[in-house]
Amino acid sequence: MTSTSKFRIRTLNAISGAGLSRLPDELYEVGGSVDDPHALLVRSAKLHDTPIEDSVLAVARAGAGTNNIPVAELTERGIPVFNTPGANANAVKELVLAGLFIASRNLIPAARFAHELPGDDAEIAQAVEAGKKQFVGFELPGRTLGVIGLGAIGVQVCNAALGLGLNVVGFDPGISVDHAWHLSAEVERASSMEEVFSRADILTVHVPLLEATRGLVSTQRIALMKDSAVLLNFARAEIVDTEAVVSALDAEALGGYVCDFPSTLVHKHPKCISLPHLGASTKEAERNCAIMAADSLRGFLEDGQVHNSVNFPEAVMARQEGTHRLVIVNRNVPNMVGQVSTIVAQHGTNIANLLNKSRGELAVTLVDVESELPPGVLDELCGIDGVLSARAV
Ligand SMILES: NC(=O)C1=CN([C@@H]2O[C@H](COP(=O)(O)OP(=O)(O)OC[C@H]3O[C@@H](n4cnc5c(N)ncnc54)[C@H](O)[C@@H]3O)[C@@H](O)[C@H]2O)C=CC1
Ligand SMILES: O=C(O)C(=O)COP(=O)(O)O
Repeated sequence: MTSTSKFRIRTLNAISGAGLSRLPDELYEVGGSVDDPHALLVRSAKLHDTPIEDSVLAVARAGAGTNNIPVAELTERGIPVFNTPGANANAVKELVLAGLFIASRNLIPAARFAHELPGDDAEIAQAVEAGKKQFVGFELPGRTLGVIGLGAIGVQVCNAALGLGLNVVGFDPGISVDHAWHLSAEVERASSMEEVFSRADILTVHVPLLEATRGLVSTQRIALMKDSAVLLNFARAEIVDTEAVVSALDAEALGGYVCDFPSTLVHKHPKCISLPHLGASTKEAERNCAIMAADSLRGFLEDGQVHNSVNFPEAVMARQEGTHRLVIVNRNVPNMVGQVSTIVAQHGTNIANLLNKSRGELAVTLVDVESELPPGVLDELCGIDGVLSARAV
């Protein structure tokens, strides 16, 4: 980028200033009304129905879930989507623990009762004694917490719950080595999802919203749960069949539902508590997510580096003084590197360093050359069948 042409980033949600300050004014124009953006930076803004301009090179989600982003369509267009793994996991874990206590001690109706007590202090004291028995709760030690999804959040919830004296049984057929490493050995790994549903006194879900997880908490699985069990959902509304939950609550076949997603079905139900999607709303998480997302965008826009992408391969190559970098996004088909190197060689320069990484149908090729190439070379590279984009950075 020259001093007159900056990278333009359009923000579609309020992004923590700590992250925005990673995008220096001399290189970046950032804001909600930026035209022809090179990148979009969002939290939960839904992008499915928003046209994404051809100028967009990358999309970053300052957060974990990318179900608000049309990832498949962007992959097809050769546009990377970044998220911020683990950056808000502690914030969500803390709210899940709050959810446990809210449910086990009936805290929301109890606080509402206390708040609405009429009369003077003596009358209030009397009403407290008369009324508090309706809020008798239960203690956590010795009870079983079931955790579906042992990723960044699930692992932290498991480990914290052990500290509260809960027995913890978890299920995740795809747990990563990194997360497994952090999971306490005291967490029992169930052999099936159904086992977790039937054993849990409290069940919490921490999976992404995918076609495979939509409605994961279904009528059939709720039927396996204890009548007194409490369900916690701080993942996504659509992972739970809310109508099935409400039916089970009404039939006294489920004890309670605490979630982070208000809806007409849950927000008036006496056995449901919903919070306004607060899982990641701490100063610390907002900061962590914004910094990671901004850094990923910088890395890709300025150097073609790919770090923390949900659809692109990890591609990180240090830059060497005096070299010029080409960033090529291509379909993962044979002989791409051969064709790219031939074009570069035809322009009489040597390749100083080259990285080619693939993931699924896509690949990223970073080529550092010893002398600057004429602009026309990018058109030649784009002309290779299977190349989706080529730029010099
Ligand atoms: N309420 C809020 O504000 C927040 C909600 N979230 C939600 O929580 C989700 C999880 O977040 P992280 O733990 O950071 O993600 P993560 O990617 O670290 O972990 C997700 C885990 O779910 C597992 N999984 C996927 N499908 C599964 C299945 N069918 N059964 C069992 N396990 C399955 C994966 O193997 C992975 O280990 C996010 O995708 C997002 O939807 C995340 C952050 C904040
Ligand atoms: O990180 C996630 O997946 C979240 O759900 C957080 O959403 P938010 O950034 O608070 O709108």
